[in-house]
Amino acid sequence: MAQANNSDQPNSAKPKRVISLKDLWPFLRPYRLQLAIAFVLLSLASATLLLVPLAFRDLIDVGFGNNDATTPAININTKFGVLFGLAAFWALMVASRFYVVSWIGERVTVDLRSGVYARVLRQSPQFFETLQTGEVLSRLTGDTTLIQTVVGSSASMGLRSLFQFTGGMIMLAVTSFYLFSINIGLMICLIFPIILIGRSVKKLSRESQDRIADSSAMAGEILNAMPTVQSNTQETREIDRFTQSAQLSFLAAMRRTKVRALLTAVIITAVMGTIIFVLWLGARQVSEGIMTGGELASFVLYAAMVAGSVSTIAQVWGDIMRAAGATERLLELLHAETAITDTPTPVPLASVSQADIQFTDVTFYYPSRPANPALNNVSLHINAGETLALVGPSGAGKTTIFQLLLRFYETKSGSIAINGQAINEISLDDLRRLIAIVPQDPVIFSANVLENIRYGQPNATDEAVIAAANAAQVAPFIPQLPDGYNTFLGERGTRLSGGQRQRIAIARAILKNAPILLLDEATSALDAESEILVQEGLNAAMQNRTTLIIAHRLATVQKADKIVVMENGEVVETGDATELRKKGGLYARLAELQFDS
Ligand SMILES: Nc1ncnc2c1ncn2[C@@H]1O[C@H](COP(=O)(O)OP(=O)(O)OP(=O)(O)O)[C@@H](O)[C@H]1O
Repeated sequence: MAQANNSDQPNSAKPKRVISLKDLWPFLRPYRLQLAIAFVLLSLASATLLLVPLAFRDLIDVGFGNNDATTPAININTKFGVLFGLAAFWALMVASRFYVVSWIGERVTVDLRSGVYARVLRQSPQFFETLQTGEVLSRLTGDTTLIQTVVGSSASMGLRSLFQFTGGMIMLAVTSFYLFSINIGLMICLIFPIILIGRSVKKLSRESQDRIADSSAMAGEILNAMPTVQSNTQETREIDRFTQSAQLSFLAAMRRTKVRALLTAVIITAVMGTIIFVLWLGARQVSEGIMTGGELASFVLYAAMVAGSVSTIAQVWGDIMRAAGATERLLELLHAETAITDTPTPVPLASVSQADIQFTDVTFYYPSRPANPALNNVSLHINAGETLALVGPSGAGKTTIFQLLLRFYETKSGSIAINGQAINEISLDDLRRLIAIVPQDPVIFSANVLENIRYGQPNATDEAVIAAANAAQVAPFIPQLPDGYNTFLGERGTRLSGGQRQRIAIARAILKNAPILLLDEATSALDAESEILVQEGLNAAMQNRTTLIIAHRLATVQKADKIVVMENGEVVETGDATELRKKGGLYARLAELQFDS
């Protein structure tokens, strides 16, 4: 049950692509103008800040250093006035940059989320067999938030520090080249350990995000299965499992934090050591009269600025490495190739009002079961407007027929054609528009009744929706709902009975008005009245449509124009109910066992 390595599965077959933050560029590109504005604001703010130590130097050397009582007070006032002006301008630049950069961060995150979501929604079912929904959600929220931090703040902090660092270095060189040379020598020694430790932060960060995603995936699965968990009294075990998984993510986060803590310690010690050492040299120079006090003061301010910027850069580097880990995980989703692709030259359908379906020698293996065919040389034909019932024991391959017709999977050999047109030559959208489906356990969305019925036809008028609801026998239970058709049905339609959910699904299929209807009859017993209502709904849905039914009820089977009996992925008998009964084969046995009881 443990999903520890789940996150590695989608890509496990492919060699790992080297992904870096530059893959984010396509998401930043549309905002080049905003980036340029942020850059200008950043440059202005940094340049202003670099002027401050100069103002201090003058204050000390000309203002305080000069004890001449004749120094006009106005001069000092002006200098302080200028200093305040600089500070105010700096504040304005910093605030504007903060605004613009945060805007870019938020925008890019939203785009990234939508991009990944759009990609995920187009994946074939095979993709979701290996990647849990909780995992996808964790990537969509957690990882994008990390990237937002980097794009929306760290990157600009880093860039500002880089500016400060460069400007500060130049000013240091100008102020005292001797002290500067010593400073730079020491700095170079610092860069390498920072880069090395930063790399391991990236690796550990990915690991930590993976563990968080594992917990989300587990919680997602369990929250979706609460009735099963509670009826089996497994709450304690599930809580333990989650706690263990959360503990693993804690440990992974701590491994990352340890390395970052080490990084911080290395940087602070090195930077402070450098400052103190250079200060010591400077102090000696002042006492020897080589430097003025003001020069040393401005040198110290520049050195502090450079040191501060180095420590920010180190911190930002850690963030960037974390975000690179997150980007990697997101881009895996963004670059995920779907197993089912649209043909580049789709053929338009000859007729979309009726459909004749032909399966010819179809053999198919589920990707996760390459050894056993789920369908073996299956051929079947349904004339336009006819009803074909699929009958057979559990695991015979009935649902697989539906999956292949909807092109959720690709056949291994043989062909499936609608109106003589192979389905892989039609566009996926065209194909799926031809098919309405009523599944065994229909999905009800957290919306009202009208919206739920309208799901496949979002533009349908209320009148059309209500007409479909009438035909599908939804109307009789509407008065029982508090707000009639506007009643909110709750997450996964938990506020409806099984029979009511089915009738909504039937109404949805009727409204879609597709020429093909796929019907997976519910095996669960409905009470007699519901059964009759559902059946009436189905009869309405089947009218003038080519219908394929996975049949579990005698009434349905008997009404079918043709029955195909399947076993172990093969068609074993074909005929109508009377013929097959007479034959005394699998159908006759199943009919005796299932339908007559
Ligand atoms: N996604 C999947 N991956 C791998 N194997 C699958 C998958 N779905 C179904 N199978 C296998 O394929 C075979 C046919 O399954 P299918 O769902 O078509 O049977 P069925 O006739 O519809 O059964 P039931 O009446 O119980 O729904 C079964 O052995 C099943 O275990």
